Amino acid sequence: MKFHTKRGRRLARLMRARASQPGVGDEAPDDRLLARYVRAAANVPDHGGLRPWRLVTIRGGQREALGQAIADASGDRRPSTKPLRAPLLVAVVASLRPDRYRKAPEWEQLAVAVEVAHGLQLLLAADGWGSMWRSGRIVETDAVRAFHGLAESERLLGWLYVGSLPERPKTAHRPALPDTALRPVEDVARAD
Ligand SMILES: Cc1cc2nc3c(=O)[nH]c(=O)nc-3n(C[C@H](O)[C@H](O)[C@H](O)COP(=O)(O)O)c2cc1C
Repeated sequence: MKFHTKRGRRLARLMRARASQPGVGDEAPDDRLLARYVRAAANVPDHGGLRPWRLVTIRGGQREALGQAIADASGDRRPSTKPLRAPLLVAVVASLRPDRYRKAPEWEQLAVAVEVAHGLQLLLAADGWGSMWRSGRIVETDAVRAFHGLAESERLLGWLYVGSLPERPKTAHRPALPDTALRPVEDVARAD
């Protein structure tokens, strides 16, 4: 069966072409353009409309300050140079609402923040930027949490490292999906 529309086919092509770019160049979308991307990426399924997320941009010398926070958290004497790998880091924060867990449990709220980050990465890729989502245990440390001004109920889910596409961008390579990825329920339901 064919796609219904050309638009659908085009979107599928864009989605399939997305690839994380471990190395990016020195340019990055400015605040205005980024805000436009975020307005689009923010249109996600969100149980209860809680918007349980926020994004924090880190540019220029603030990346060095983050490197210092990472060093403080790791007990290193020198600042981490990892944040310098891209001109723009977009920290993804889940602003969880424990008071709403009865309606939208924690995992649903985390899912919303992840949807936004994924949409943003897709849009960045579609508009010709490179990005890569990076995280690690460091996101749970006091120094790094404080750097992003996290409240107690918030969780840092890592950073999108954003910059211009490298000369030779990484292309999407994904093994074919296994048969189990999409099956009719009558093939999977257990009798018990
Ligand atoms: C929440 C999250 C955190 C990640 N953290 C890291 C990381 O710290 N280091 C890393 O090399 N890849 C990390 N990845 C994986 C990369 O972002 C990327 O998906 C991976 O390199 C595969 O490339 P692809 O997206 O082109 O398939 C993370 C992915 C997610 C979703």
